[in-house]
Amino acid sequence: MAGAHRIVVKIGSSSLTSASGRLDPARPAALVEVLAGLHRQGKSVVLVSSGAVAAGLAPLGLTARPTELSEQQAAASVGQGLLMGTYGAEFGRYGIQVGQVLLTAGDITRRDHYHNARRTLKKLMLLGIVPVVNENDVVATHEVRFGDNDRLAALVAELIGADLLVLLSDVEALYDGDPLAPAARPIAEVRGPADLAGIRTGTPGRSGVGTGGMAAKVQAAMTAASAGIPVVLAAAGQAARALAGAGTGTYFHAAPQRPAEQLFWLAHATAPQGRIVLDADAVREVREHGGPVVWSGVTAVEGQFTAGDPVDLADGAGRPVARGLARLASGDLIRLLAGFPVPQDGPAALAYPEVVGAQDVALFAPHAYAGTGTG
Ligand SMILES: Nc1ncnc2c1ncn2[C@@H]1O[C@H](COP(=O)(O)OP(=O)(O)O)[C@@H](O)[C@H]1O
Ligand SMILES: N[C@@H](CCC(=O)OP(=O)(O)O)C(=O)O
Repeated sequence: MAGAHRIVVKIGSSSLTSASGRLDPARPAALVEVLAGLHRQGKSVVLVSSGAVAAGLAPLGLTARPTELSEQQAAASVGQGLLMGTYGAEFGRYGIQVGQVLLTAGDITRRDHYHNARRTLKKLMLLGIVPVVNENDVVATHEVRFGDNDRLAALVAELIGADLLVLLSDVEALYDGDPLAPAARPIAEVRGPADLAGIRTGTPGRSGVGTGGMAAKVQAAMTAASAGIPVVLAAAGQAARALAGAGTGTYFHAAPQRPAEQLFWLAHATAPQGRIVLDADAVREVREHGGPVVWSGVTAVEGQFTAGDPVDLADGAGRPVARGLARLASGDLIRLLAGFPVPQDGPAALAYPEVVGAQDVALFAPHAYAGTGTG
């Protein structure tokens, strides 16, 4: 860990707020002191910070995180500015500039935008500026959003080729159950999905301002680890120790090999536009050889997608096995399956038996983690 050079640090709302749920300026200040130390050592740091909604509560006269979307957006609009003001001032004390990077889900799920975001982040790092990333909550809706900043942090870590992801929260580590239960035990290391068997992860903690909960953190940690990036999950107050590799928190070992970037993006960053259901032989072909999927192995087509869209490849029970890029639009595929003749002037791909090419298939891990809501 001490040898990591490109580091993504994510801090949750619960670690930036006081007991009343309001932004507590002392907390970002403490984190910035640690990150400035890394910057001084010549390391590149990207900060993914939640807290926009929490920071907007007091100015809007709210006492708790609003449930209505437009109110959340209004709070985020006010709070994000305050948050950046705080980070700008705190990093400024160490002579470090910050750059605000607000991302929407489409900036990651669309391939061209993905490259665009990468270019900007890399340029900022090259200039010695610390990018401060958050979801663009002002325009994010329930349907179109990352879901939580833990996932966003894992995607950003892959995007910039990080060699360490640190997830900071208000809890010291991943526990095998509700951390407040007397019998709960911290987990020091996770080497793979088997180490997560039986672990119970609940929804957000008692702060009332977090959104994803521990399940989101574990999912994000496994996503980053599968991309070859080690992850430390620790308490925000232990950030310095966690970054120094002092053995605090939970360490998620990275997969030995980084998957091809395009396949990681496909599996973790895209949103499926539909589903292609496969027969048993086709499922085996995908699982054992990674495809291709030929149209004779397709039993059903669900949703509406166009050629080039990401789709889930499912088995007969509807379980997603992999994600792939469809070569045909759903309408053309349905016509092909119904035995209609291939139109002479139709897309060239119609004459081709592959529905998804082998180079466009990203397999899902059988089980990411055994998280179940405990509240
Ligand atoms: N198995 C578990 N191990 C650790 N924390 C857990 C677990 N299950 C639920 N939690 C809760 O998850 C909370 C952290 O999630 P959240 O409130 O979303 O934090 P953040 O704002 O940092 O993203 C902790 O405060 C803890 O109460
Ligand atoms: N983007 C939102 C936070 C979303 C989120 O994931 O929050 P958290 O669970 O505290 O990391 C905000 O800035 O308020």
